[in-house]
Amino acid sequence: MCLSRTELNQLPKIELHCHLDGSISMATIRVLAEKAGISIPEADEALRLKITAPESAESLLDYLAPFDFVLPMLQTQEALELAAYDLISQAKADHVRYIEVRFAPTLHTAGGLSLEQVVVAVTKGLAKGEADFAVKSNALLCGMRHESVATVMTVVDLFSKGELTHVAGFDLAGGEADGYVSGFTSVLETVKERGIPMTLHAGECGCAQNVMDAIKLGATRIGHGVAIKDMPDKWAELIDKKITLEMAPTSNIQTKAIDKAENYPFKTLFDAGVRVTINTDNRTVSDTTLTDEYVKLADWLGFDEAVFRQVARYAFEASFMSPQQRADLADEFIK
Ligand SMILES: O=c1[nH]cnc2c1ncn2[C@@H]1O[C@H](CO)[C@@H](O)[C@H]1O
Ligand SMILES: [Zn+2]
Repeated sequence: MCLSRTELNQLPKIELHCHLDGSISMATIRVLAEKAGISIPEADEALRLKITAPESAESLLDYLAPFDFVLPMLQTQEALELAAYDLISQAKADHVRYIEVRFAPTLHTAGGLSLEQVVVAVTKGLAKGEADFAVKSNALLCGMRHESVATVMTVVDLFSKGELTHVAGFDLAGGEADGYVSGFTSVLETVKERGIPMTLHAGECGCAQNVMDAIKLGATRIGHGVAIKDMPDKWAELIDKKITLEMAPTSNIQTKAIDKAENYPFKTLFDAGVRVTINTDNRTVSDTTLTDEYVKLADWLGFDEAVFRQVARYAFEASFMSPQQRADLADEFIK
């Protein structure tokens, strides 16, 4: 029997892939714009057009356009803390019990903040959110794929700063070129040597080889990874290595990583035994919630509760939680 929206909403969830800058509610964007002295459209409908992916998006790059609108509002510690807190309140509404919030520290230094100050502000907002909403979280730090290796290394070096807490893993984000991973070999080798957990965006541009390259250089999780549908001969390797795919149905269709719902490879991969998880990617840019993503998959694929519980277990196992966080949540996700 199909689960209702309410039942899907109530299921305990873990979200591994959610961008801070793509997930700020409209109400908070208004507050941040006011604080930054940036004028934005008064009508919600007009503002929505600026902060959501264009319906005409033909590619990942088109999808990323709204980030340019919101980033100027995220250049102070106060703004970053408010944004992180706002995101945790949204996670609460989805019955998310643990979330990994990712962002690129280098995109928040235009107002003079240091990379450390950026991270401190976000994790402060996450901690306040946990205190008020009982949603646990960690931050993931992204290097941007258009940045130089030296710049991305400055992000990797943040993991060695003892004073930062709740910083759980490293990612590479932004526009994706075929074969991009090899350009970051030296950085990724350092990430691996230092024992920093790694999830990399790969396979959003129809380039399945990027997924395999990312795994080879140490990623245990892949952001999206949907292009791997085209390489069924590699699925056994993913299963064997317990690689987890962070899939995001709405985003994957908006970026044209997948052409239409009927071709969404979630069920095929799940049935084959690949560890797939459900994520929003960007709540605001994709105009979605994690409950919406669950509803979509239930509608498209007829999944029952057992499937959603298994998927949440995969997310629990692949998460970059601390031992304490893992112990606190084990009963809810490992039955
Ligand atoms: O689906 C995605 N693929 C690749 N990059 C993305 C995606 N969503 C957001 N970002 C990029 O990650 C940065 C840090 O959060 C955002 O500014 C955006 O440029
Ligand atoms: Zn993403």
